[in-house]
Amino acid sequence: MSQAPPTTHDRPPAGGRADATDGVVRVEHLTKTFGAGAGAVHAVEDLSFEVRPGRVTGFLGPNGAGKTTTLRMLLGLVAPTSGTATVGGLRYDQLERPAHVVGAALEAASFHPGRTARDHLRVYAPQVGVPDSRADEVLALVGLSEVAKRRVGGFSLGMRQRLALATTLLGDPPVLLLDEPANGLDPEGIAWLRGFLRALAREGRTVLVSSHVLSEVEQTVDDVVIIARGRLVHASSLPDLARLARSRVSVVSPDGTALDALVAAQGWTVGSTSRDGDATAYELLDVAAPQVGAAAFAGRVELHRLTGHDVGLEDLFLQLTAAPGDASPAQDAPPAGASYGDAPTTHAPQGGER
Ligand SMILES: Nc1ncnc2c1ncn2[C@@H]1O[C@H](COP(=O)(O)OP(=O)(O)OP(=O)(O)O)[C@@H](O)[C@H]1O
Repeated sequence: MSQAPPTTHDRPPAGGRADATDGVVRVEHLTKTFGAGAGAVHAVEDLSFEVRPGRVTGFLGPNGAGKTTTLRMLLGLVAPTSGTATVGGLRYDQLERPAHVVGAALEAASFHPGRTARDHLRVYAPQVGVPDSRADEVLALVGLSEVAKRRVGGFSLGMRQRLALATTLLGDPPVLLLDEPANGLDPEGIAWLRGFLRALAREGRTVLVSSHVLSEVEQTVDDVVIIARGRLVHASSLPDLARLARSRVSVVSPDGTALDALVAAQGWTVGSTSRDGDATAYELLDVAAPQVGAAAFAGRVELHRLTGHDVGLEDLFLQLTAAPGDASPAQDAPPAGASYGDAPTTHAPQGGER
């Protein structure tokens, strides 16, 4: 991770605290097309979502989905083709003291290998408008105090990630935008990062963390914004997403009337039903195949098919982000955007620039 904002956009120190901001990150009809004509790349297309303070939000999508481009537009590093990306209602270039509003760490680390961790931060401190002593404060926050005087060239990837985080925190910003911060971390590093991000959110900060793997952030995030091919495919709280990943059973009986009675008597949740003459097929939710089989056997209901499916969160994520026509590893999962429960699913808007 390298830190984007302090280098090019900061104004001289002005004193006082951060710009007034409600900490809401808002992306509205954001579109970015690189190039033109046949070779144009539609990196982001008509993307809208909101990220709230006091929560960790996972910004998820497969490689090339448009996550980094979106973050770069939020940071004023890439100009949108159309639409807006704002923090607290302001574009990045409208922020008076951006490093006191948004801390960002993008892409792979790039530190001067000969500098110590403390010196690295002291180079940025004046640009952010904070005293040198802030360097030691942020090193302590990320647990690097003991290596403050060591050269960054000898740092492990995990230590570099911590140093990148420390840099984003120099200006004590209420909003953090972190691009794949868990990349390359070992399990211990991931556990540390998880606790750290959760603590930042508990302080009331807005924390947006991108990842191409849901499982990597599953235990960290409160909300998810999932994109694929530049478009929104789902935005909700994590529990609402998890509700879509329910266990399901497909069952078919040649005696539809008997199966109807059994389903009603058992009170199973019905996902869908289809009929073909006397035969009836049910898709049942939140029930396991052995349970259905046992009840059918006890009720003397003849079955011609009984199949159970456990749709895990990761399977659901792959299903939601699969390209149309892709063989999905979760073929029996609900189709992208389908709501088998009451989870609020945001559909990618159709149309837009192409
Ligand atoms: N400067 C650029 N010029 C041309 N195409 C670009 C540029 N930046 C990004 N792209 C393309 O835009 C698309 C989205 O890329 P982006 O890096 O935003 O995706 P991502 O979701 O961050 O992927 P990853 O997880 O691999 O980082 C990709 O097809 C990428 O090749």
